Amino acid sequence: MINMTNVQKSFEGFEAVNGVTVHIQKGSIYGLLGSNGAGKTTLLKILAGIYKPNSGNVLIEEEPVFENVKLKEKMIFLADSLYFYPNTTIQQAAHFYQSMYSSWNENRFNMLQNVFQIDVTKKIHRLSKGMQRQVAFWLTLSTMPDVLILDEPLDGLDAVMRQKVKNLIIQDVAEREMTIIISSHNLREVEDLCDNVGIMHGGKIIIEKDLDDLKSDVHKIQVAFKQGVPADFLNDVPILYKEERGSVLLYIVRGKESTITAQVLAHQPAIFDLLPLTLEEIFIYEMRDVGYEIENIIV
Ligand SMILES: Nc1ncnc2c1ncn2[C@@H]1O[C@H](COP(=O)(O)OP(=O)(O)OP(=O)(O)O)[C@@H](O)[C@H]1O
Repeated sequence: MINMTNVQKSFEGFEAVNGVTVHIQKGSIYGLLGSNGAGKTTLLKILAGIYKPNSGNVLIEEEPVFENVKLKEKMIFLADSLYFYPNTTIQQAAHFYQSMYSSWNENRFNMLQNVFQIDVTKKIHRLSKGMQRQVAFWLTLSTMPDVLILDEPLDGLDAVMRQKVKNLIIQDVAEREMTIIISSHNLREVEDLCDNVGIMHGGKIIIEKDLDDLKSDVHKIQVAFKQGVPADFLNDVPILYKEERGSVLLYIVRGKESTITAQVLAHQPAIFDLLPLTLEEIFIYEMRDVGYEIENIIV
């Protein structure tokens, strides 16, 4: 559904996005992760048709995005910092959205008032930061978008409201195959929501995978031997991290659980544990692999 091929974008000679290729299926939730300054917002703005890439193709349903008014009616980009016209009430903003988006659904707007429970005659810029974000989701979800692009979307929402908004967007994905691209530093949230993730660093996608595959591809092992570590131990397994804690060795390794287990057991260890990693741990080790690291991160 969404095909970005070899996309490149420079600002005054600086390559913010450097040859990115991403394919996203209709009805999926794609998590865009990455270090600060990796190029995530720039990539999302290119996808939303706000920035024109210097080179590469950005297609949604086979159509180019940039300056495509028809396509833009079906997608919404919710930026990390919101802007509303001063003195505009929720009701006035709703009328504005209604005039902009032919798919505006008034019934849904009225129904969502039960969720957000904010008086529609209130001026948006006088509301709290979190309430403004609620209004942004309220208006966005009432336009019934096919593609929802979210940049740090849940920041500022309280825990109950976060869950309500997550439920609403998951419902739209399940019921009408809305496609979501979400950039967030909250990896716990991404882990809950997304089915695919891409990790960006230095303007490039360094890893892109189905989340379940990614999680089943990286493991933490703890192992100890009675008579020292065998010379050829884990020679054939990509090691992302290694640390010695007394006689116990801790490894973060890439590969299938069955392959790793077989390799370790072949050396008859005295202690052996294989544990799954959280997305946050995977992120840290993958970033370390590309030279972006913190010390003593093993837990
Ligand atoms: N309009 C702009 N003009 C010049 N440089 C820019 C512009 N927008 C982004 N950049 C630069 O491009 C790089 C990528 O920025 P971007 O905002 O896309 O990163 P990000 O991955 O969203 O970062 P963060 O997680 O910190 O929000 C940064 O070095 C930034 O300074």
